Amino acid sequence: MKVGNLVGLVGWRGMVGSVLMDRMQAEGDFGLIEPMFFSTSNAGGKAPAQAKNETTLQDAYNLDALKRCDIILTAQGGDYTSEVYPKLRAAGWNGHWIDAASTLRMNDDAIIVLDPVNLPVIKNALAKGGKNWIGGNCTVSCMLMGVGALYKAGLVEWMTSMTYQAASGGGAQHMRELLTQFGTLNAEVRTLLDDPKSAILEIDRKVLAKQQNLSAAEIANFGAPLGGSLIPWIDKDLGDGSSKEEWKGGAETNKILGQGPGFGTAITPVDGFCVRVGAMRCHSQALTFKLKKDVPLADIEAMIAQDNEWVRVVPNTREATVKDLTPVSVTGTMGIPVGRLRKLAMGPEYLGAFTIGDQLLWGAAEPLRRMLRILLDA
Ligand SMILES: NC(=O)C1=CN([C@@H]2O[C@H](COP(=O)(O)OP(=O)(O)OC[C@H]3O[C@@H](n4cnc5c(N)ncnc54)[C@H](OP(=O)(O)O)[C@@H]3O)[C@@H](O)[C@H]2O)C=CC1
Ligand SMILES: N[C@@H](CC(=O)OP(=O)(O)O)C(=O)O
Repeated sequence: MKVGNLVGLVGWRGMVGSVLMDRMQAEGDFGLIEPMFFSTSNAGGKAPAQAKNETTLQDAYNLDALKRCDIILTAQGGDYTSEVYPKLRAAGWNGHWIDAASTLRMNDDAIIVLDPVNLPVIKNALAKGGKNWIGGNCTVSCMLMGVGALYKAGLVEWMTSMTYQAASGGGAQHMRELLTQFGTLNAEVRTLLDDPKSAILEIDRKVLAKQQNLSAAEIANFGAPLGGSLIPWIDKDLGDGSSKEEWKGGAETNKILGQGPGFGTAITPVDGFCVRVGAMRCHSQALTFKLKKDVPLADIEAMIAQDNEWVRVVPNTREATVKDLTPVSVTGTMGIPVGRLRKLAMGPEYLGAFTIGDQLLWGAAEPLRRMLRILLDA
């Protein structure tokens, strides 16, 4: 049955929501829908310029208003989903729920959407009446956009992922905190930096003293200094030595690919360490694969390069790497570079790779926007 086009937008002015709105605007999505804008803080206010007939902001907690929507697209966050989603379904709403938050991701009736990688999984669920479409963890989505080809070809025996995750993964306040820390550290040694004859160890000592004595307010979001440092733990402590972000790597990768016990197949082990670094909004990952067989590097490069229109193989040279395989070169783009591809010293089945993605684009907003289009085209 054709899906209606009254689309409720919740969380549209947040960081993920703003990137989503920009992408929807750029791709002409608003021409296909009747948007209804919701707010948790300003019901009755003026809806943004993309509004058509519904020019007033609706209360995002008003079930009757939400129930009018054929599709609800939310980037408001997990607390909102936990509060509203069960009540809405209990009230009999049978529309499509598209969500950036992780809350519903692992539910049996939810599909993690990343259509360039798992369109068959999405189509299959849609045909069976699926109604819950959840964006994947940013690190997982960016990784699969880069090296999904190797999984699709059934080549991966296992994979480890060592991540270098940007401040934006924590939200806007985390980005501000990182920049404030950089500013504080710079200010601490500015006069010494201005003097080319000053001793670098003196600068280093002063920076370290400042880092170790940042006030509670200066580390309120990360809980530790990040500027000039790193934090090798992201998300909750699962109590078994791993972080929740690390757990998502394996659980979500397999679910996106439609494999594991729920699908009657074996899982592919995926594990590693997730590390917060002082990048702004690109997540980077160093990957190690154990392949099921020795595949020539040129074939692997061709497979990856042909997988989708956004991935591109960066030649494994110093010059190309420092130019095209950095968060600074990728931020704000839809491109997913994969570089440093080489066979590792452990043997011909061991492949190394490094990949980067903008965690607000492919890592958050874009899979949701594309799912909206899939529903509208269904
Ligand atoms: N940050 C990330 O990297 C990722 C986040 N997500 C998911 O998306 C959710 C939203 O994340 P994110 O966009 O970072 O959250 P934000 O904090 O930027 O926005 C969330 C909501 O906060 C309200 N808000 C309050 N003050 C402001 C302000 N000054 N500017 C803008 N909005 C404000 C808005 O709601 P209102 O208009 O109703 O007041 C907004 O929709 C997360 O909780 C997570 O579940 C998913 C993947 C990645
Ligand atoms: N946890 C990610 C961001 C995020 O929102 O992840 P998730 O959508 O899985 O909660 C990070 O901090 O980089």
